[in-house]
Amino acid sequence: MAERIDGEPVLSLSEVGKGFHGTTVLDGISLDVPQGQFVALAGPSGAGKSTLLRLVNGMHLPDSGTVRTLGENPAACSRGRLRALRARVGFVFQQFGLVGRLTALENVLMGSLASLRLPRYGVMSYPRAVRARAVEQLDRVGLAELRFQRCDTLSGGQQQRVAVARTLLQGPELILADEPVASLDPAASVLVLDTLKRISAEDGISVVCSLHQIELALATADRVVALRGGRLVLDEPAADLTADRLRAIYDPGETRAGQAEDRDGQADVRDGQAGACVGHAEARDGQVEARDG
Ligand SMILES: Nc1ncnc2c1ncn2[C@@H]1O[C@H](COP(=O)(O)OP(=O)(O)OP(=O)(O)O)[C@@H](O)[C@H]1O
Repeated sequence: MAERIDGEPVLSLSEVGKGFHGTTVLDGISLDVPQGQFVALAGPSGAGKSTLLRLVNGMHLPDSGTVRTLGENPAACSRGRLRALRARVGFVFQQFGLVGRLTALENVLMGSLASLRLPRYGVMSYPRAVRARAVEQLDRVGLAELRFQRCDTLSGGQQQRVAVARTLLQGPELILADEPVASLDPAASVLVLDTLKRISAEDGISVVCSLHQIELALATADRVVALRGGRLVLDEPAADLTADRLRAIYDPGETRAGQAEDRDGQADVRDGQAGACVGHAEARDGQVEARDG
């Protein structure tokens, strides 16, 4: 297992391109994420946000350019190494990915399965130390008291926090969150994002989180990266951005202007990005995501 060398970004994309069935979805994306940074990934529907997140943990492989995640190039990993890499990368989904008929604690315990290897049935089949850590993670997301409650009886916001606790039990060095609050009400959205942000700060875990809610992105993230039409069009500290500027990314008029710019060969905002190596990876598309839960 390759280790990240000191100071190396947790995540580094260099001139990454990806398409499906002849249609370009991501084009020339370069992005470095240092340890502990909370990055909001914004952009209109279809801009390529989910595709980018999937490239990071090797669910998709780039057609051009290089992805380095925690010091590894997913495209160059054997199956075993890719599995090991994915164990170091937590993934939080919009739809939680929990087993509804199981309790919160049982769902969190599933976050340890990659390291335990053997299948487990019921809470008591997990080692005592793992059970203690699972309760600890539930406590961190404010749900220790509900640990014996079935997940399908929890609110959406509570379920998403269970999903975060499950990811934490995995001991991730990087968390990818794909629209984690898209199906939650505003209050629950704030609570989930605040929880993720606090844990990112406490544990020094980088988070890359796709979000449509402009105000939430600005309030939560250290940095906002926006995609439009598969291009990286904005990359700035959240503190330097206004809601209006970010909202403009979603404006169809802006999209047309952006496309015109692109045709002129003028790359948009790509500050602070590394551009070292360019590699090539075979496509291994169509890989499903639920494995990482
Ligand atoms: N496995 C796939 N096969 C074919 N096309 C795909 C595949 N995955 C994504 N796409 C296409 O790539 C484009 C970008 O999709 P993606 O899900 O990355 O966008 P997004 O920015 O996350 O959108 P949303 O905000 O709606 O989730 C879309 O046109 C989508 O249909």
